[in-house]
Amino acid sequence: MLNQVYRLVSPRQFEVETVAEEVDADDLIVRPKFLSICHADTRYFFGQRSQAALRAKLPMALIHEAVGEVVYDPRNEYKPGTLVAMVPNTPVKKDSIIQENYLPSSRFRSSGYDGFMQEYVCLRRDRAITVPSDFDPHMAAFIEMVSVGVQALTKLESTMDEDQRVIGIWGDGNLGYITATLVKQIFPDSQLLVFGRHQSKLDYFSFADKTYLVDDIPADVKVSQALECTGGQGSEAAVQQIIQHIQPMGTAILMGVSENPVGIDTRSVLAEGLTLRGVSRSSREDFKRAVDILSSSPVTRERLQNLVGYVQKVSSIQDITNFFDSALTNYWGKEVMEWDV
Ligand SMILES: NC(=O)C1=CN([C@@H]2O[C@H](COP(=O)(O)OP(=O)(O)OC[C@H]3O[C@@H](n4cnc5c(N)ncnc54)[C@H](OP(=O)(O)O)[C@@H]3O)[C@@H](O)[C@H]2O)C=CC1
Ligand SMILES: O=C(CO)[C@H](O)[C@H](O)COP(=O)(O)O
Ligand SMILES: [Zn+2]
Repeated sequence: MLNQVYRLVSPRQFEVETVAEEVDADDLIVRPKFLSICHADTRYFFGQRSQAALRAKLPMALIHEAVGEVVYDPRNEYKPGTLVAMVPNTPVKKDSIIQENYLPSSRFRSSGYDGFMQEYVCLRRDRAITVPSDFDPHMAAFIEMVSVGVQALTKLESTMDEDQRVIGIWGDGNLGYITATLVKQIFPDSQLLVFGRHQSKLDYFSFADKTYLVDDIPADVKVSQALECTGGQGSEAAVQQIIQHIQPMGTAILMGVSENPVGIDTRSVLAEGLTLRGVSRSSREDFKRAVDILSSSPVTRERLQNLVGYVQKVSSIQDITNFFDSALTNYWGKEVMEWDV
């Protein structure tokens, strides 16, 4: 099959390449429909990674948050037109200990492998998750980010001590908001505290028990467990505040991506017996749990609807470039492309 792949060849420069794809019985052919931008994509688009990283990764199709319609299934198990969420991580090896999203051999689309900005995606069939018909497709476009929140809270469940009284989230943006909605489902009896830098963003977290501006946290505020959802230069201050406000023997899940090393007050980590656990990407199981949680919780789907920030049809490379540029000034919510290229 000849396929048009829209690759970022250098910062802000997309080009279309014709690629010959081998399709076998284990694959599906999916037409991307709605694609959602992640900060990982904008770091490549704006050249906000080291020259070495850009040289290693580009050219590459961006986007790893997307839903699409099945157009061809060699096994006829999927009806044409079925909307599926596409799992960007493709494991090529199995490991009895290391999960698929941490296996170095796994292929993650839009990080060394072509992402979903393609005319058609040749998708291994175990990488497709059917989207229930009562899901809004614009919200469904970022199910991948919801699956990362599931991965984080699943790891918290398996790492934390018994203290479930107070869950703290640092980060008042997309990832913090998604993770906060999931905390209400996975830890329904816990108090949810959210710590952010913008009151106008914290106001969206109406379902949290309390929100705090990070420059105005009372010294006696304590959380049992914490999740860092900031990234960039904000991570260092967030981790430091988590260390200051977490109970001894608490667990902090680290999710924010920084291009530079982050300083950590290890003396306090030792003294308080803290656990820091890094979480990245997600697995098919996380996607399935994310869809199950959303299916059983209309209120969570409604909350996530608040994160659909900006939807725009794109029909040309210029439209795509303009869309990515607009992401720079988009203040709240996810940017979703209606893929018409
Ligand atoms: N681990 C994974 O697999 C994944 C990681 N990520 C990463 O997570 C990070 C967040 O992504 P996303 O939510 O989309 O980004 P957003 O920019 O939407 O949200 C981050 C928010 O955190 C705020 N912030 C910055 N510093 C602090 C602080 N010290 N305490 C509290 N809040 C702070 C930011 O404010 P301001 O803008 O003023 O700095 C911003 O409002 C990124 O690095 C992204 O790459 C995303 C998806 C998956
Ligand atoms: O956003 C993410 C997952 O949803 C990850 O942070 C992203 O995949 C990291 O990739 P890279 O190392 O290329 O920045
Ligand atoms: Zn991402």
